[in-house]
Amino acid sequence: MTTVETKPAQNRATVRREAKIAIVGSGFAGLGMAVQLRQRGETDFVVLERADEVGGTWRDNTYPGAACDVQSNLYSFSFAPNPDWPRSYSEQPEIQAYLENTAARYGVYEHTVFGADVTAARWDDDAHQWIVLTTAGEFRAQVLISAAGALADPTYPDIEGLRSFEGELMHSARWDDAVDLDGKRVGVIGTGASAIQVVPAIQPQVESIAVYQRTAPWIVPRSDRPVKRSAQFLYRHLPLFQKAVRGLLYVFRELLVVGMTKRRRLLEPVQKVARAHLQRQVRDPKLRAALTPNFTIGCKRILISNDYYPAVAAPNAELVTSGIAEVRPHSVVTTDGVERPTDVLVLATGFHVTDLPIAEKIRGRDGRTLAQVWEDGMVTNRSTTVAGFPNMFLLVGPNVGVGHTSMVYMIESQVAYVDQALQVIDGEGLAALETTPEAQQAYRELIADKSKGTVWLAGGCASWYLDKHGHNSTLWPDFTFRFRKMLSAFDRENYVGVPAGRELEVAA
Ligand SMILES: Cc1cc2nc3c(=O)[nH]c(=O)nc-3n(C[C@H](O)[C@H](O)[C@H](O)COP(=O)(O)OP(=O)(O)OC[C@H]3O[C@@H](n4cnc5c(N)ncnc54)[C@H](O)[C@@H]3O)c2cc1C
Repeated sequence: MTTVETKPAQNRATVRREAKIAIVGSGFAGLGMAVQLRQRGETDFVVLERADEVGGTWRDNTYPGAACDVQSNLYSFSFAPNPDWPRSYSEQPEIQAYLENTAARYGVYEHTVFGADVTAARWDDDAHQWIVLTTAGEFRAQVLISAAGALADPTYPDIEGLRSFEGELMHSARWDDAVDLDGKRVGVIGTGASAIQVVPAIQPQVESIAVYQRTAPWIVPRSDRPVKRSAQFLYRHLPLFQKAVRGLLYVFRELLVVGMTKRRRLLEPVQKVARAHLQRQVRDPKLRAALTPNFTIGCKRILISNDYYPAVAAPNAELVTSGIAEVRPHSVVTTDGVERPTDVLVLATGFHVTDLPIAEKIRGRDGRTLAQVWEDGMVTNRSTTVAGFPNMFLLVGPNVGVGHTSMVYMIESQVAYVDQALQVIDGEGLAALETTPEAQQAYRELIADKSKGTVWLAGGCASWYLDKHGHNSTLWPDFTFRFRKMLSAFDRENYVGVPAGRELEVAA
């Protein structure tokens, strides 16, 4: 049996190249899954991570100002509360440290192979195994769990001349600390969640900053503050207190769902708060008008910031609303003919969300990739399994996204579901377990039904929540507790199991 060494010296170990379970990715989802397996006593698994550290989103997004926009007490694992969060909304370094700490504490490092970029995964129907090709060699596993992230691969805009730019060019999710911004003329393309964090963080340092805006986002105040020592003391000594705070935050954030999915008029007070925030922070009526969104709040992700508007209104900043016509070696030219000399260009242009790169790499029973199967839209059973892809599970797959509350809640719901499925495979001695097309169709209808009338479809915006057909294939369109409830008991009736030594008989 061949083996491969895991990396960090403190947990050096050897991982078998043939394991029962292969997990792709070590962000919140991959880590959560690995910890669940360890806690159940399952150690026959490997985590394949293309980078050289765990953390996913929080390892990769190191741009100045990067922080979570859901309070840390909620945006953390339920099994690993952290009494030491320094602020209510922690910054990237603290979240990354928390994830590394969790990986070390729960023994995940010794299962993780870094530098293992999964380039292809193919189901071998004879051996009932996944053959996983990576840049660190081949792995085989009975079960493949993809935790490759929905916001893991940056998108680069298709702008004429972008490649000819001779200044410093970087995506916000691939920040280069070596780039000196002092006294530079900077352009930031995009005004989404990352842009509104990075713009105020760098604006005081640069000579000038041009923010290229296609659509203005709705922004509400951010109630961020340092966590008092007394609160940290209570969290440390009374874990139930921290749990109660977490519960309250959860309930408060869930209430937003009512407005987004059922009673859009309930979003009006939120929109009023956002409008008042803009009015308070931006005096210039022309700039204010340019910063006012033209869609209902909630249609796109609601952003939180206290310093974005002041940064854009600063004397060295300019909000550019004309489209970008082309990028030249040392400037950006807009459709109104204005050319702005630029030393550094920051692309805060988001991620491949509805066209997940991992979907192009995983091939099912009939040799087609997930991307090919999903040509007409991403379909799954309960956001987690796909007909034709035996023993494969997707964490943070289609319709798991939540714009208003913590993704970790959704991840933990899915992890518990997948773990039940794994126990069914073991308990029934199955070689393979595969969901049915009927279950998938029923789930598709459920999502379509729940999405009807939601602000994401009816709010008058074009958001990355919707796929190229205009379908909601990213967000869970209901209360998150209903998602958890749906996944709390494994729906064995929606699966076909193949006893070891037999062929799978499933309708195509
Ligand atoms: C800047 C930013 C801020 C955010 N803030 C919040 C927030 O406040 N609250 C919230 O709920 N959510 C937030 N999110 C969403 C966030 O992505 C999720 O909360 C969560 O971190 C996702 O975890 P994940 O494990 O699913 O994916 P990721 O964290 O993206 O991890 C995926 C991992 O898979 C690896 N990988 C991908 N492809 C391969 C491959 N082919 N082979 C091997 N490894 C691979 C990646 O390297 C990565 O380590 C934010 C996202 C961003 C980008």
